[in-house]
Amino acid sequence: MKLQDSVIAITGGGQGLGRAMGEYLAARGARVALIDLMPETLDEAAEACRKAGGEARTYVCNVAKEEDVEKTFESIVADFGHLNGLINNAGILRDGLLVKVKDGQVEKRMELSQWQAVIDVNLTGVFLCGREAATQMIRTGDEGVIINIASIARAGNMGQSNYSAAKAGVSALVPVWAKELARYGIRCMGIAPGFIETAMTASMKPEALEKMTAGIPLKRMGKPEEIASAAAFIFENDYMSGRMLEVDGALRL
Ligand SMILES: NC(=O)C1=CN([C@@H]2O[C@H](COP(=O)(O)OP(=O)(O)OC[C@H]3O[C@@H](n4cnc5c(N)ncnc54)[C@H](O)[C@@H]3O)[C@@H](O)[C@H]2O)C=CC1
Ligand SMILES: CC(C)c1ccc(C(=O)O)c(O)c1O
Repeated sequence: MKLQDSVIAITGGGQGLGRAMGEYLAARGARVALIDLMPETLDEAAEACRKAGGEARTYVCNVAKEEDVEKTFESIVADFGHLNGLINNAGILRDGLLVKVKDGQVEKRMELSQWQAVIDVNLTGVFLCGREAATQMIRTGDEGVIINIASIARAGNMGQSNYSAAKAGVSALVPVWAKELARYGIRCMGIAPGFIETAMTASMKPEALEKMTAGIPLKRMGKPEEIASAAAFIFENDYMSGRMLEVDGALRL
């Protein structure tokens, strides 16, 4: 698929990796539909995409809400006339141990609400947006690509029962959708990033950062543009489907 003039929706497009992918793809001629909960960051991100050289529109939407998602994807197709790509990127963290022993007593540490919040956004949100994007791509007769952003934590990371389960889930959806949607000209791929430089990591103490990067074989965190270039590679390579790209500096948890 050529990026030039392709219409690509990006969830969580208001900041972080979503914004970086929007700017990268817009600079290469894509028309981006940025989806996020936060209207202020969405506006800034859209302006950055336009400065990078592409068209950008914004959609305030909670990806965990079916009605929001349906309306958003209908609006995207009404505004742009097509839909060629979706990056399922929106995600949240609510870390915690499963249980902990304190003063000889076992305590439940991960609340059901913590579990459910992450599953709702990181797994159900991906299902809802993937289903809606595929529906619109098939209706408009557009060939398309769906990319699910997972994480190295999909292999199982301590303190992340909720997050690891959701990321393993979105990774499992990749071959399912690749098989089911190939007949409609839709490919599906996943990207599993390792630690990537973000506003959150930029605010960490230097000692903590050093300790974290020491465990990464390439001895540094990834850059948001390195995830964006992986997404562009997937869009442009028409024989890639049903697989995960691991962009993690060779780290294994
Ligand atoms: N930053 C990192 O080192 C890594 C990030 N990832 C994944 O990459 C993705 C992006 O991560 P970051 O950019 O770091 O996160 P971030 O927190 O900077 O950005 C996430 C965006 O998603 C939006 N969002 C959250 N809940 C939403 C909802 N219900 N509906 C719509 N939008 C919602 C937020 O408003 C925010 O703009 C996530 O899926 C994350 O799990 C994976 C591995 C490493
Ligand atoms: C555990 C992995 C590498 C990780 C680290 C940090 C974030 C973040 O700040 O959002 C993630 O989403 C991760 O998956």
